[in-house]
Formats: sequence, structure tokens, C-alpha cells
Amino acid sequence: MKALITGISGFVGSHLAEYLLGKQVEVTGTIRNRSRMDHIRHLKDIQLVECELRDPFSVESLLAKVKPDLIFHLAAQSFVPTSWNSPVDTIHNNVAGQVNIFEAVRKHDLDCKIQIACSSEEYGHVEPDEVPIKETNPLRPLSPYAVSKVAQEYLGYQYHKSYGLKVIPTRTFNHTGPRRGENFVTSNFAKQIAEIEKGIKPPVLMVGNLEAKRDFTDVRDVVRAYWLALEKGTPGETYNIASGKCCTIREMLNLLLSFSNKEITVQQDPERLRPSDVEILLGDYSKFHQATGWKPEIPFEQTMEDLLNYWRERV
Ligand SMILES: Nc1nc2c(ncn2[C@@H]2O[C@H](COP(=O)(O)OP(=O)(O)O[C@H]3O[C@H](CO)[C@@H](O)[C@H](O)[C@@H]3O)[C@@H](O)[C@H]2O)c(=O)[nH]1
Repeated sequence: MKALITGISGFVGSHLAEYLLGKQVEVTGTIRNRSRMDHIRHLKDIQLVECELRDPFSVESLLAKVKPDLIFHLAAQSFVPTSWNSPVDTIHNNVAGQVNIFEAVRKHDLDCKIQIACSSEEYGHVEPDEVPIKETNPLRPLSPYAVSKVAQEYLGYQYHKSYGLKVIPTRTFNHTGPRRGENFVTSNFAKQIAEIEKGIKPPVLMVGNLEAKRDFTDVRDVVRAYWLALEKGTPGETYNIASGKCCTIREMLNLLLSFSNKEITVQQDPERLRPSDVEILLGDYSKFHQATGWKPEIPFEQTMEDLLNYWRERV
């Protein structure tokens, strides 16, 4: 069994590669010449192919050569604030890259299953009586990033209906754990705490909107879900991947702070506030559970402690 992971050098890609190797799957991953390799350097049994997903020729030659049975399409511009600064680049990167994959699969008549990493951000504005969020909830995206994910998902639906591509979109809620990029809130706060503990930074932790509520799952549970999505999910169906619980960003911060014995002051940085922030994401993953038996296993406290320890070893 051959799997292709787009964005293998990223946070989720590196965890997924580890998981698939453990299942004796042959793993090929795409990188770009500017990709950082620190997350995958320890993985000796993977094949790496340089590929610019925005370039149809690059994608076509990749797929003609690899001919995967499974594609996990993770590569994306995935940071919401960047999508306000460069909306066109976000849309182009996320949408065109995926169209190039679909077209290459079609052209070479590849019989593969394709998981596409969509997002709970697609739900965007959620009314208080609309939680927990089911796949049938309305999509009211609040950022260019969220719109790019809606477009990716609808293209998945369209290529499934028009050409029979076996596409399975996963709407994953927030996920974190070791290797999470330092811009994302959990990692950003954990890194600041680790720096304060080492005396590299004054004991003031900078934050944005602490009132937003998010549903966090451990990345190691998420990659297991991606495998099951292709193994047991139905092509053309979308699945929520979530923990079914949510907390405010303030509660998440307080949990991280409880692991440290430093006196730390919290200060809001207006630069960290967004033009519009999704107020609440709380997912219902029962459809995915019914299809695959998946449920999250790693407790949130464990995830956050592992993340803080990850940063303690790196700053
Ligand atoms: N990044 C960041 N976010 C902060 C901060 N302070 C508060 N927040 C709040 O913390 C929440 C989470 O922010 P992020 O970690 O940047 O993630 P996100 O915008 O929810 O998006 C993530 O989850 C999506 C799935 O729901 C993913 O699709 C997306 O790629 C990303 O991983 C947001 O409400 C944000 O306003 C801060 O200093 N930095």
C-alpha cells in the first residue's frame, strides 16, 4: 500500500508519516525547496519529492511517478491571520493546489482514495443554539482561509460527483501537540512560558482574544482519524473530527500556566486581535464515530503538557 502525503514536513504531515510507517505503509511526501526538515529528519523510511502544488506540471509528474493508493492532502496555508494579509495567495495556494491534484488523478486514471484536510473554520459564525456542530450545520466562513477550505470541500464534492473521484473531506476542529507551529495559539503560549522559565523573556505573556471557545484534539488522534477516514469512510461524505468538548482560550492558557511554577502576568496585544474571530467551535463527531469507530483517546491535559515539554527542550 502506497500513500502520498502533501505537506509531509509540516506539523500534521510528520505525525501522519510516523503513524503510516507503523502500519507498514510505503510513504512518499511532497516538500518544497523552502520546507523546513526538522520534523521529518528522524524518518529514514520515507521518500521525499520536491513538488510545487500550484504548478500543474509539477503535480502531474509527481502523481504519474508515485501512483499512490492513498492521498492525504494536508499541504495548505493554514494560519488564519495570514489569510487576511495575503488572501489571494491563501486562496490560490489552497484551492489551485488541490485542483491540480484532482486533475492529475483524473488524467492518469488513478484509482486512489483522497482525504482532504478541510476545517471547522468553515462553520465560522455559529449561533449559541447551533452547538454541538454537526456536518449539517450551515457554513458561514469568517476569514479568507475559511473560504478557501469551503472551496476545497465543494471541489471535492464536485469531482466526486462529476468524475467519481474517491474524495473524503475531513472537517477537523483545532488540533495540537508536539511540533505545532509557533504561530498557533497553544504553541505560541507554551513557547512563551518555556522562554519565561529559561529567563529569555520577561514574565509577561502576550495574548489575543481569550474569550473564543475551541474544541481541541491531539494531533496523534487526528492522524489516526485520517487513516480511518480512508479505510472506512464513504467517498463523497464529509466527517467532523473533534473531541466533542470545548474550552475558552483563557481556560487553555490557565491549564498551561498550571504546569509552570513561574509568576507570569498576562497582557493583551491588540495586534493579535482579528478582524473577525470565530466565537465558538464545538464539534459533534458522532457521524465519524459511527462510520469508523474512532474516538479521541489522548486527554487534553496530556496534550498540553507534552506541548509545553516540547518547547522546554527547544528554547
Ligand atoms: N494564534 C493566536 N491565537 C490567539 C492568540 N490569543 C488568542 N488567540 C485565539 O485563539 C484561537 C485559536 O487560534 P489559532 O491557534 O490561530 O487557531 P484557529 O484560528 O482556531 O485555526 C486553527 O484551527 C482550525 C480548525 O478549527 C484550522 O483549520 C486552522 O488551520 C488552525 O489550525 C482564536 O480564537 C484566536 O483569536 C494568540 O496570541 N495567537
